[in-house]
Amino acid sequence: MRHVLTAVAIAVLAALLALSTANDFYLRILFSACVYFLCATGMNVLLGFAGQKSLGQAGLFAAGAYAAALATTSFDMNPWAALVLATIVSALFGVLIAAPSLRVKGPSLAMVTLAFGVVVEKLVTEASDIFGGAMGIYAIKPLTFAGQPFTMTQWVLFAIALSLGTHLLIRNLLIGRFGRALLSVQGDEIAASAMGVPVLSYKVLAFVVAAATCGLAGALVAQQNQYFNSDFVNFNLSIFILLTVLFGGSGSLAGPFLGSVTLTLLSAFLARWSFIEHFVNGALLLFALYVMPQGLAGIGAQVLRRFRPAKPADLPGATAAEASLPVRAIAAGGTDPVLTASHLSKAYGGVKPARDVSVNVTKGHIHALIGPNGAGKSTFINMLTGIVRPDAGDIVLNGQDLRQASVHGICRAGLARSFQNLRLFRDLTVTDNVLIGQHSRMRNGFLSSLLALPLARREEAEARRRVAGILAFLDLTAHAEAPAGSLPYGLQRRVELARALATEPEVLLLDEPAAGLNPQETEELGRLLVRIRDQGITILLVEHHMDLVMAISDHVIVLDYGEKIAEGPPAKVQADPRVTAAYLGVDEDDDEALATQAAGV
Ligand SMILES: Nc1ncnc2c1ncn2[C@@H]1O[C@H](COP(=O)(O)OP(=O)(O)OP(=O)(O)O)[C@@H](O)[C@H]1O
Repeated sequence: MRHVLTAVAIAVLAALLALSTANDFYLRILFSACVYFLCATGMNVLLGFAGQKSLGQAGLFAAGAYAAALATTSFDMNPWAALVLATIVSALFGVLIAAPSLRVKGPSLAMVTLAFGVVVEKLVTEASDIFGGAMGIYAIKPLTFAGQPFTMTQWVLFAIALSLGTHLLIRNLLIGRFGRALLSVQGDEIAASAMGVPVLSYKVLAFVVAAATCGLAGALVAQQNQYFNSDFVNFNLSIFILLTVLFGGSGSLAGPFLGSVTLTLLSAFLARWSFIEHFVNGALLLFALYVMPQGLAGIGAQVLRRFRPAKPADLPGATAAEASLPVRAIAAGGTDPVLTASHLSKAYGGVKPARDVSVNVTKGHIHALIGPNGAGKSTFINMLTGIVRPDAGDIVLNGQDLRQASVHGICRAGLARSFQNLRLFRDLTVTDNVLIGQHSRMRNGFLSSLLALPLARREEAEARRRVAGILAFLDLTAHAEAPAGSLPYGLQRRVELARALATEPEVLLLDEPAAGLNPQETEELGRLLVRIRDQGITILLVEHHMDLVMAISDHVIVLDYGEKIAEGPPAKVQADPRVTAAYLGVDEDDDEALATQAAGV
């Protein structure tokens, strides 16, 4: 609430400022700050939250501006309708520019978006029949109030209201399920999708939001100027928008405001020495990247922390939360075996980590998948969770065929996992990591989140309550607000377990959960896994710690060179000569050797 009040107070102050002056220069500065703020707000969603770099925002700005220009001049459209249309058109361009992001990342993506900007720039310059080229389009209809075109003061007031509205809507989106999902995409795409986040859709969404706000800003400029030409559309604009976000503080809700106000004022100040403006912007970009990667907002947060030390765990009800695991309704019914993998095969050239492997996972049991290094255990888990596609075979969970399902779809269906090498969202708090696990269990969609409807607020509160219960169950409450990456290794493993449990899995797949743990931590893990099993969650774990495997498993499956060589109760498997042979590399026929080694598996 404090954030909303602050935002409203700033907007009111800006409005009073606009009302108190008739000076066109000052009014234009205020208007420009709002225009850049709109661009930066969307760009912050894309860059700061989804982690996608775009150097083509000028193209989207142009899409909005030309859409409004052409709609009102060539098609005589109502200027208000044209503003809405321009936003929609640029959002559609956002889908277009998002397409490459589904295939390329990082610098390659930046290059592709840069190319988009260049293509638009060339198009509007060369196709002068449509876009007017350097001559531009005149007589664009401005917005009107009571039948009269906006005065400059009205333009500023409208831009302030639009900025405030956009900020509050996007904030609604970012502080909940959608914001966390976008951050998870930035953190680790594989982990995000394994936790039920549809990564590609979220990337497209981020591009669309950034494109819509940029196009809206472009349309505002075109309609306010009543003129727009190709000179507006250049690489410097794309860089300026990027700089606004980075300088203000990428990933911070206050960043776009701080960046747009500072840089608009600076650019107004430098206007009389226009030859150094680009040089200063370039220098600021380098400065922002190297010296203050968190931008002005980061510096502000540091200062605030100094005066107002962070409270310990301020998770709602964290201290009082009752230890509990959310278990999905289906767990009460369902089939037995709950998970069936039939005849799974996978080959990488000559290496065959899975050869016709079939496994039945019995409901409510702990299963261990063991085998020497390189036996194909991780590949098996990766095939079950859709990260690796099997060449042949079927995977069925509770009667549902998962072979063609997406990674996030498999998580939604009830298979959750941890990773052999930790894949936490290291910069996010423990609570946020675990809340991302709840993503696929929450029912609030885009609109209810954007508008902060009661459903979205209820779902958020419910998810937080569940997460508090999970953290208490795993004895993590004291670390709820710590960044996950700052915790000791053993605790990080437990956070990954908590995150997987938050997806409310039918079957929990754990890839070497005891790796890197000391003997005491391994023992604690064993007890914890039994408690989880006792809550009705089926477990399949890949493990090398034989003491742990033998102590807690109901059923052990042994792989060697991609083949299942044995399975059964732990004692039976332990005594199986083929297992000993696989582990010790001794000749299967050497009975004497096998007999002496069997007990030590
Ligand atoms: N993407 C890949 N491309 C080529 N070979 C692969 C790939 N993934 C796995 N392999 C090979 O498949 C075999 C099985 O690997 P996998 O990681 O599944 O074994 P593992 O039983 O989990 O081993 P460890 O216990 O050491 O983790 C190994 O020989 C590995 O090199």
